[in-house]
Amino acid sequence: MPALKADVSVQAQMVLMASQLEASERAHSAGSVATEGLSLSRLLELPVGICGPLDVVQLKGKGRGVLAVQPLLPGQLLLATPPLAIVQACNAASDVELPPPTAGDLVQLLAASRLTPRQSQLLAALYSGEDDSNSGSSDAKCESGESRSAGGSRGDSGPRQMRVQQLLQLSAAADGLRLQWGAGSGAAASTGWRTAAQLALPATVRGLRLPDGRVQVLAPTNGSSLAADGGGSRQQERRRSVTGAVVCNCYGEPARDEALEQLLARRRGAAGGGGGHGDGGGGVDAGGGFVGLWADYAMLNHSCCPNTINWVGGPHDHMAVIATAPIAAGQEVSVCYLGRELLAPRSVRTAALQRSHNFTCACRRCEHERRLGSALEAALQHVYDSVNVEWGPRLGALAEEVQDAAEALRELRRQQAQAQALTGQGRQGQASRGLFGALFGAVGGGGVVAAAATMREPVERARAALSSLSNELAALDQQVAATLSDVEMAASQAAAGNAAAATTAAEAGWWVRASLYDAYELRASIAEVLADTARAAASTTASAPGDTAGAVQQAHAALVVAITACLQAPPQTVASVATTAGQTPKRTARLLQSRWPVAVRCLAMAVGACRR
Ligand SMILES: C[S@@+](CC[C@H](N)C(=O)[O-])C[C@H]1O[C@@H](n2cnc3c(N)ncnc32)[C@H](O)[C@@H]1O
Repeated sequence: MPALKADVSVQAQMVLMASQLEASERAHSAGSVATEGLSLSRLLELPVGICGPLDVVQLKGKGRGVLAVQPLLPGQLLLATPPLAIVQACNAASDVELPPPTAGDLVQLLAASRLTPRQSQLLAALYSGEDDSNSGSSDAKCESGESRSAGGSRGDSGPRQMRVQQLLQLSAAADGLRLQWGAGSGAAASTGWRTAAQLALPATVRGLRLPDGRVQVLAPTNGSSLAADGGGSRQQERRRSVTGAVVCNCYGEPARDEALEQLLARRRGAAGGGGGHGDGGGGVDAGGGFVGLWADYAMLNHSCCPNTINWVGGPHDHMAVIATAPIAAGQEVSVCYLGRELLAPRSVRTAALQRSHNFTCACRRCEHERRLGSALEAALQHVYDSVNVEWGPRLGALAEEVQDAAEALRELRRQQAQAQALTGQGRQGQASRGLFGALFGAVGGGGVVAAAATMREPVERARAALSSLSNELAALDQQVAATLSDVEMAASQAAAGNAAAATTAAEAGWWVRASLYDAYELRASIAEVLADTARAAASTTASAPGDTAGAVQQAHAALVVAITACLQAPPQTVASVATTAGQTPKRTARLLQSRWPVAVRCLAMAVGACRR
């Protein structure tokens, strides 16, 4: 298959071809929108797509893949396209947090929607897991592009080839389009972004996953639905390939990235653009999960040391892909399919990719880790397992205990202040409102006694657990340091005298460090929990003028006043006070029952003593 070269005559031809494409859907495309000089956040507000100087080709052992046509710099935007189809979660009506939408929800949406010929064509052109030209093998040259297969090989005909052609046309240059961001310097600055092209996009098939699990079609179009598409076996066949395409190519997040949304909104604000998230488009509510298909993004293969990052944002749910490393012309542009497991050692990543996409990655990082040898691989795996299988759950339980203790300390602080006020009121109340005022003051004081007692236990437990954990953490630290130094030594021996191998080893070394990230994060969260508890403890002692012991003494004193008053009062008065206490508003009653059991017991004793 011929690769697109970015010379001017080809560009002009391609622009012409692109402009002829899909005239019926042009209204929705970027054709009439000038994007020159727009910032990324403004661009994302438009229902247009942008594709940088990229090329879709066949790669040995991977099926299709995307290559850079020109050198790219870190920070450059490579792709920003709205989805072909997306299902968002509708959690609004439910208090319960619902699971994020799944690939199955997306299949449901596509089956229930009426697709235009263009949408069907794009869907059919996605890899559906049925073509063995995509099966990964250890000889696949993942990031070099040098293993691009010759034209006419398996997988180069039919709808997939059509798709490649289409992408080539759509990725063609639109001269004069200059995007503000990632201008870079040198060759890329003078040529790179002038070749970015606006894409003629199909409208998005949009759905909402309702709390009861059904998928509601939000943006149906006027084509034919799967259900209407022929009878029995043909329909079944189409559904099977749609399911395959969704499973192999969908991208989802369990929650909307709120920080990103805020950042984009701030940038929009700074640029003078009005309109929050969701304006004029179907952007999902911040916080809601989603799953979707982005046809151009779906051409990108995976690498465990990807040279891009990607995210979904803006009112039209653009998928943005940005370079994170210099990418040479002809080098493969890669993304990561793994999420958090990108930080795991090779065995975990391999198993995850087999499970989700049924291929074995042979990227530089995987190869480097494989060459480290089984002993070092096992050491990395051991650190990963001890953090994720053993330490993580233990820390989770411990953090809850310690946080309970911190919460109890804060509550105690609040009650100390309240008790002081109530005790004062109680003393006055005895004079002005008689027994009720005195009892109320006593209850307040008794609360502090109770809170002090309930708080002491979790604090003590947490303290003991933390001291045993700190010994074990020291052991883990040693293990991490020893593993890293062994890995680095093995890498430098392997790379000795070979500059290219040394660069790969240095890069892979960073990833090995990254694969210990969970261990560092665990340390950091322990430190956070400790600091939080220390802050709560400090504010408690500092805030109580008479400290905890003083407050407890005051409470006792108030209780004695109350009991004495009860003993001296006529039985009817005591009975009416008890009734009044029982009729206090719900919140007070709850407090009396749950938080202040000591005070309630004292009150009962006092009332009982009066009755005798
Ligand atoms: C989203 S598609 C990527 C584009 C795909 N190669 C195509 O031809 O349409 C995902 C599929 O590509 C293949 N693939 C992706 N990354 C790969 C890699 N690093 N090595 C081998 N195969 C890969 C797998 O078959 C995977 O299921």
